[in-house]
Amino acid sequence: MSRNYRLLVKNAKQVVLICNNEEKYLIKHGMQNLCVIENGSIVIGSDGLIKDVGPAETIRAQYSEASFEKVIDATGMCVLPGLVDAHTHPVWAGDRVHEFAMKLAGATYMDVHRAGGGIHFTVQHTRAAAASDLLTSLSSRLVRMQRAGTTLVECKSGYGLELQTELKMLQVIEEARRSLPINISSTYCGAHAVPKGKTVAEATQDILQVQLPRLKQLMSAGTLRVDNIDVFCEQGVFDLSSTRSILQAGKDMGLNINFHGDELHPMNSAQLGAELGALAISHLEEVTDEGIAAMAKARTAAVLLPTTAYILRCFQPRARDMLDAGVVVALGSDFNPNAYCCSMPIVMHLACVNMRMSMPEALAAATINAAFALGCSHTHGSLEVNKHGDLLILNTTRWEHLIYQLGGHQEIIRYVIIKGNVVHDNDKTVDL
Ligand SMILES: N=CN[C@@H](CCC(=O)O)C(=O)O
Ligand SMILES: [Zn+2]
Repeated sequence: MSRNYRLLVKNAKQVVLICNNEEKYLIKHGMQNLCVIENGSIVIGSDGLIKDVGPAETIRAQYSEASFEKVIDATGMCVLPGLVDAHTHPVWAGDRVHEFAMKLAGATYMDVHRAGGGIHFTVQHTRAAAASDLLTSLSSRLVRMQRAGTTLVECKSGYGLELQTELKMLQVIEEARRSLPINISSTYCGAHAVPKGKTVAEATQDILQVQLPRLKQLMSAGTLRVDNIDVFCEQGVFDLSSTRSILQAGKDMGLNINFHGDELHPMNSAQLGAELGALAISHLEEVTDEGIAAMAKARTAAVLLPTTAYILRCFQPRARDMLDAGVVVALGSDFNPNAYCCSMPIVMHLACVNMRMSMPEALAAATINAAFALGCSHTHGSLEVNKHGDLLILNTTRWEHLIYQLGGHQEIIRYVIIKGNVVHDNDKTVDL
């Protein structure tokens, strides 16, 4: 072969494909038995897509005449797909370190929320912030996530709760999508809380009659891309019936349903999501057996967020019950001012220790299944031909070190690569 390619990563001790049969997601035993090539190489084309992956000897023979813009000798190293973070709130101003202190002293999430803190505190600061400042802080958070191995991330609005600020947040996300290499799935979350001074009914009407119609116009004009619709379905926030009408309206506009459900109280959110054809539901700490069965049947992904239960000291989601029932289990960092975590390797570690997932299950949940939860598993989440050349190269001979070494990802991740371009090289002090 005498063609030109962007990148060859050769002689890796392990290449973790995750799967190799165009699976859209993995469940049950599929999550336990990941596809791994010992002594492998991978070729990324000049379009940034994977052209070949296989045993190092085979690739060497087949590509002996080819030229590569860059060659990385990964002898003694591991190659994995880039991690996918299926749930974040990364656009905001004003941190909440003072609330962390309150929670450590015993206040619950809803105590803080009802006292006007929590989401309301962040809404006040985000409404007042300039878009340029929001973009600067978003960009540095995304670079931090990227250094920790995330190459596809879901980003929500939801700290505006009125048209102007929700649009400002979505436009900032759009700008980041255009200017940064990391892949972004954008979510409208105007129903993240009921704004002060409004009832649930009034807030729902504002979303249905003001916010969604404007969003639809901007999307049709091609000035804004939004992929998903989200609602915080919770006691004291949006009830089941308002959640239903907002999600259905979003679906009618072509958005994927991907919402917060059954987090602090059992709300039958899982059953609602399954009925509406939701792509994913997040949290699910309080999901019922019926909810789990409904999600398994509908193939609605469960996006589990181990940082929430950890920080709020509340119930862990029933990951084992969901895995045994055949639910598509995915993971997210839930990065937000309440849970300041940019690291999917830490999230996987917490999922293993606190939610009793195995390391292969956690990796499948943070790659192919998280991509499925975002409607992107045909292009992301595994190292298969024609998918994006998004990968990590680890300084270790076994991939499990990425999870095992709690907080060790900064030393372990040598390269982060997006579409065949090195976007982070740990040997250099700056990001490329
Ligand atoms: N539960 C609702 N939303 C976020 C928290 C957002 C916030 O506290 O600012 C979550 O997923 O944990
Ligand atoms: Zn959230």
